[in-house]
Amino acid sequence: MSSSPTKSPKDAAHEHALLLNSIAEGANEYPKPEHVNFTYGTAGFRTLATKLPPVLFRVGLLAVLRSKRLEGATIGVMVTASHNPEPDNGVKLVDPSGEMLDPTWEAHATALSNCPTTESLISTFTTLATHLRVDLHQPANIVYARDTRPSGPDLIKALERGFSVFGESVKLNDLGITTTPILHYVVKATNDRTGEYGTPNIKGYNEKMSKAFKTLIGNRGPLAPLYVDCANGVGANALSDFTATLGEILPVHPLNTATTTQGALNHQCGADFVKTKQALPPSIQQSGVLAKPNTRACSFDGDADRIVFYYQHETKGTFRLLDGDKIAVMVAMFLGDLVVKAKLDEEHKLQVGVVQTAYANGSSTKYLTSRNIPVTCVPTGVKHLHHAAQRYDIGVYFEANGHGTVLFADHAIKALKSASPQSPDSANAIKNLLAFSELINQAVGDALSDMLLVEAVLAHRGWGASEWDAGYEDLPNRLVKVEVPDRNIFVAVDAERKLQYPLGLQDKIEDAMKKYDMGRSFVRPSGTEDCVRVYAEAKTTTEAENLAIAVTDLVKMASGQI
Ligand SMILES: CC(=O)N[C@H]1[C@@H](OP(=O)(O)O)O[C@H](CO)[C@@H](O)[C@@H]1O
Ligand SMILES: [Mg+2]
Repeated sequence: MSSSPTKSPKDAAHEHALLLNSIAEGANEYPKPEHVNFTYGTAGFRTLATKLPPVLFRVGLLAVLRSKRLEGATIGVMVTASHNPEPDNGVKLVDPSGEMLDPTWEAHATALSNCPTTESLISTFTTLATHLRVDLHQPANIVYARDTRPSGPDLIKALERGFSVFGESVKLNDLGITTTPILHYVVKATNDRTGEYGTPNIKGYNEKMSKAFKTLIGNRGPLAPLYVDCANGVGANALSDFTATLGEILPVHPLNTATTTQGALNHQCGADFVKTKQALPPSIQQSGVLAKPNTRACSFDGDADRIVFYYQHETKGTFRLLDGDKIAVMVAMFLGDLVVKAKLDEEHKLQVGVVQTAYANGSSTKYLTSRNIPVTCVPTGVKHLHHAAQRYDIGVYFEANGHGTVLFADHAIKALKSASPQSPDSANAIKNLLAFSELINQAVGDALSDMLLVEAVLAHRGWGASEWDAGYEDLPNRLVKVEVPDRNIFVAVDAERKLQYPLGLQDKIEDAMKKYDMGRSFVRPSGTEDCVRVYAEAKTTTEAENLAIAVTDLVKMASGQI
């Protein structure tokens, strides 16, 4: 820690003692419960909300440390447990670029949260500040928000208590109740000194997207009606604010908007429900709104950073899912076509690539590679996808569950802005590519922005849901959650497509795969829940199910359960 040049060493020491004293007072109000071990995982801290107040207090301290370390750059804090049940909650930090917290700081978050006593918290805080070379005299800037969970206000209070120990050196921007992607947007826009990314508030977010969407739709609107399941969460508020800005071009019908009804959040609705059950939310089934052929609906998750689409088969009336893979494929193909039409000169040629995880349906990967679209497979977790997508000129990334976005590299934007179009067609393609780069959230997956992205592509293609769906047929698949005594004995490698440990298990999984036509299966320990996940796909539903059962048995055997 270096001290400010204007202060005498004695004053600085006194100030430091006051700070530690203030931390101690706060820590005493939020003691860590015994026998609980907190981990900052893929999605930050996430568990039963009642356990979280001491974690929020400590996250408050860490957010300020991170901002001070980065000379006052704005850090984001989001209080949400996304698609989890309503009694859960969580918290995650957002770095100045709008991306997830730098992974090296995840361990610091875990360390602070697990300090058992006030004394150990003070000592860990001091060690961190010293080792990380944080100048505590620097200012700090924090933007924070929460989803609609009833536990939110108490957790925000604990978080603010953490901020308050630093007194007036911390400037706060409380966004109140909003979506995770809006928080990421505001962080990114606040730190963008050029002001080009957008105005750093919710209104700025709505205006930016609305302008880009209007440019893309042109005189193609009004579009066909779209039913939006808001999971009874914060997406309902964001959607109603946005549609007020957008006007008539997209007739949106919000469903499951009961944000204040106890127990309603994510219950029998939302993106995770639809993806895992591969079925309509019962409320939508009963309402009959999808009975009219080709009517599209989509579901957000609880903090509106995931989206999946669906419709009912025209003649059979069966449920058809258009998940993250279907979105990635359609968007990558469309942007690829626009790049060709843009006819940029040789040195500015742009490549569109796709990033997936092992959970991507095998048919989607095959479809893309057979059309010469490069595909990268990375481990589960948005940060892995995001970083891999940054390596393409235009990187499309989606998890199968509907979390994803499209990243435009700075040099790609520059090339598009400085291109001299060879024809009205190429000028139009360039204009549209730039409008897509404005429409799509460049910080993180965003249900609202992705919804508009899909609608804009469908409008340009002149497609309905069934034309979109026609590209490829998903292989039937199963995802099984297996509870095991110790998931740490399972170690996955090769972008989680293979198991290195327990020794010998991978060979057995591969033997099982060989028994089924187009069989593919893999096993990995979950990063967010205490379980192991088994994924299986094969040519028919029965084969996929049988492969999943066989591999589940192998997992149980390897962990001594059968
Ligand atoms: C199969 C699956 O959907 N896994 C999810 C889930 O991770 P697990 O590590 O599988 O628990 O939660 C992550 C965070 O939300 C999300 O990124 C990921 O896609
Ligand atoms: Mg989410």
